[in-house]
Amino acid sequence: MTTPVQTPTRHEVSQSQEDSRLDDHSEDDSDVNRNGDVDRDKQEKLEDHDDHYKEEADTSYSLFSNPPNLVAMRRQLFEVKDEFEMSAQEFEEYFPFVDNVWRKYRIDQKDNDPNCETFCCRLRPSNQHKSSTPKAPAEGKQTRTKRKREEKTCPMLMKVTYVASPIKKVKVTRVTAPDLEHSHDLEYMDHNKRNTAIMDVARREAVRGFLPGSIFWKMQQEPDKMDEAGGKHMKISDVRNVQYPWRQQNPTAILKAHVGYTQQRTGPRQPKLASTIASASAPPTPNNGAIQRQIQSYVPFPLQPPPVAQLAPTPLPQGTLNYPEHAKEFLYPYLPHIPRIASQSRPHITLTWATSLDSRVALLPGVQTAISGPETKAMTHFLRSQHDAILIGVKTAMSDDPGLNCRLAGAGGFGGPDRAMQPRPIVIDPRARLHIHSEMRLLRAVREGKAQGPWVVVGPHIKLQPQAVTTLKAHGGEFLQINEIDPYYGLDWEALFSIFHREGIKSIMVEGGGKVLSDLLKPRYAHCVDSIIMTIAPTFFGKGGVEVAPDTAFDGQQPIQTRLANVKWQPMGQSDMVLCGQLDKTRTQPRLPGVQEFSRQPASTPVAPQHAAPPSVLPPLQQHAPPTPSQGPPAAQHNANPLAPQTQGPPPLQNNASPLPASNAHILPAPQPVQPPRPLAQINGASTSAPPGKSPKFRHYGVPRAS
Ligand SMILES: NC(=O)C1=CN([C@@H]2O[C@H](COP(=O)(O)OP(=O)(O)OC[C@H]3O[C@@H](n4cnc5c(N)ncnc54)[C@H](O)[C@@H]3O)[C@@H](O)[C@H]2O)C=CC1
Ligand SMILES: Nc1nc(O)c(N)c(N[C@@H]2O[C@H](COP(=O)(O)O)[C@@H](O)[C@H]2O)n1
Repeated sequence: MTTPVQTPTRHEVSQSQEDSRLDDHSEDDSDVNRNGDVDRDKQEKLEDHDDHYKEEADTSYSLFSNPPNLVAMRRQLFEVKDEFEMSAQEFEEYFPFVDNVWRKYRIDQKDNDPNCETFCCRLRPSNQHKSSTPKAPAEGKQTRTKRKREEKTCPMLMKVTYVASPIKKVKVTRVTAPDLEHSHDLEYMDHNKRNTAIMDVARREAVRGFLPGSIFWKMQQEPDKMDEAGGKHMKISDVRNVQYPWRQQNPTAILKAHVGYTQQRTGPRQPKLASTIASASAPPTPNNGAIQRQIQSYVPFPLQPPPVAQLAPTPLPQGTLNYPEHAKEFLYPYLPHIPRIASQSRPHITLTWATSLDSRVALLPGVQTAISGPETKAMTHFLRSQHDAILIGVKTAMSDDPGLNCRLAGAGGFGGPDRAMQPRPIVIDPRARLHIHSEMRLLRAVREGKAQGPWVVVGPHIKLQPQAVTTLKAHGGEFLQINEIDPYYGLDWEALFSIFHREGIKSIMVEGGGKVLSDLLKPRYAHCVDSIIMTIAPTFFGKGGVEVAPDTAFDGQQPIQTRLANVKWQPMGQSDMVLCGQLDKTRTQPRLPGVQEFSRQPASTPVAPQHAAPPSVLPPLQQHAPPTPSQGPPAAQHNANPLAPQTQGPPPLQNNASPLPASNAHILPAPQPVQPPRPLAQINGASTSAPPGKSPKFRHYGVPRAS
């Protein structure tokens, strides 16, 4: 029986995208006026309220142009229950949607009818002899590790006969017996292999320079169309693969995002650890680097540098750092943990910086200021090894010319294998002000094999210097053009983090500077932040310094504070204090609760803990008293006097002097005993040790208990 297929006219896709309007944004970068005063407010207004952020390219078009009755047609072409006819044009239109089911079946030359093509199910055991040597990968491609599929076989065959008539037609006939069915359903094939049509949808966007994550997200905006086209099981790695040849041919293209890309993922397609790891064998795209790092940070957690014996025998570069095992433990509760971040739809965010006592990160804008001592500097590099990316604002990049790599022994370029433990540097540069040149430390470190290529995030419609694009790309870096705009100010953090997450970055260490940190500490963004690890040095920089302080926010009439929970204080090195905490997302207090609640306590009642650690997340709080003024070192700025006497107080965590000589840099310092949890110090400086077994009398904010 022959059933003619009725196919209404195909929808037309409206694909329009405005060409980006390109503006020149050259400007004076100075933050200090002629009198040397810091005119920060004026400068902020100038740069953050520009209209060009608000221009967006139109990416509201549909990606799909599915032919009509696609679900029914796919089913019919899958089952081939009865013989049917369709125009040759229709067949050519629908067949790409089922070519993940059928492949051409070679038959003997003598039976070959030029008007007839036979197809067999892809699960039919091949009648061709298969070479036992695997095919060499195409030039420039990595060998792909194919997952072994569940063994299934299927005997189905179909025949397509071209019939010459006024309109060219095809007759589709089942070759196998009428009672023989596929041994599987259509979804099974969709799960195992993507059809050409759905891959073409991705390819069309890929060659327009969109980020793979953005393309995948945009496809998911029309889940019905995606599913009817057979794309239910599509993965972001499919999009990366389809873009790979184009990326090879267009090494300087700038990847961009669709408007709205930052919305939460729809559908059940959350990246799973297993699939992320599987996709690491895909061709090397910029995202793969992040995935490779992700695997590094997933598998051996807590991450241990390779044993000394495995390190390359060549001398380690000068400046190689060590951070001893015994000093890692107190940091673990604040670091990205595999099970937790694997199930999150956003990256783990750690804010980490070094500050003066007056909350300044630099003596003046544009002046790089060493605050951390050698031990806390080594800690920073250990933290870098634990994150997929390090993020800074463009002014930090401009003033510090940082390396933003991990210089611990065992990291790539420091005795370890290729770029191991090296995070991806990310610079937030909405107006592309950073001068990209091959001598900048970020790029020199890449050339020396000591860093990953940096990503520079620019706003929409920014004119990029072709030379900058070429140079960055040549170093494995990328410009990422992001559309999402925070109505108050500039690029939207939540949106950015969501984009990074989908590009494979599962943890980010935000290092600064003042503006970036202050911004993320605002109540409206603090929920994005997981941990804070800050180094406090006993020094004052004054009001002209670069400040970290969020704007005061109000809940109605009441000012609100951004408070930390699960806090630990750890003295380290000669005079630094490390403060670790987690953003307390459950509380916004109008007043300092410690002071208020203490004043309500009866004289003999110990102050109740402010923040009990959630039992499943953290070990019990461990608090360390800072050295008392009588015992501690002089409050000198770090490195001002390297010969200053050691503290007489409780020994803080010490690392070996740094930088280590190249010859012995890879030898870890002998572990020193970690200080046991100590009771707390009184604010007046007189140390009060609680007797063993008794709970401490005061909380860490140091309010003395009334006697
Ligand atoms: N002590 C420490 O640990 C650190 C100190 N620093 C110091 O901080 C200083 C630089 O800090 P700042 O001047 O505050 O600049 P910054 O490094 O925070 O960069 C600010 C710039 O980044 C861009 N930006 C950041 N967030 C944005 C958003 N949401 N939307 C749009 N644009 C955004 C803007 O162009 C803005 O002008 C340097 O002197 C550096 O040495 C930097 C990092 C760490
Ligand atoms: N931990 C820490 N302590 C200080 O005293 C600092 N000044 C900084 N600055 C940050 O580190 C970056 C420099 O990194 P490289 O050593 O060049 O890799 C600088 O740009 C700041 O982000 N950090």
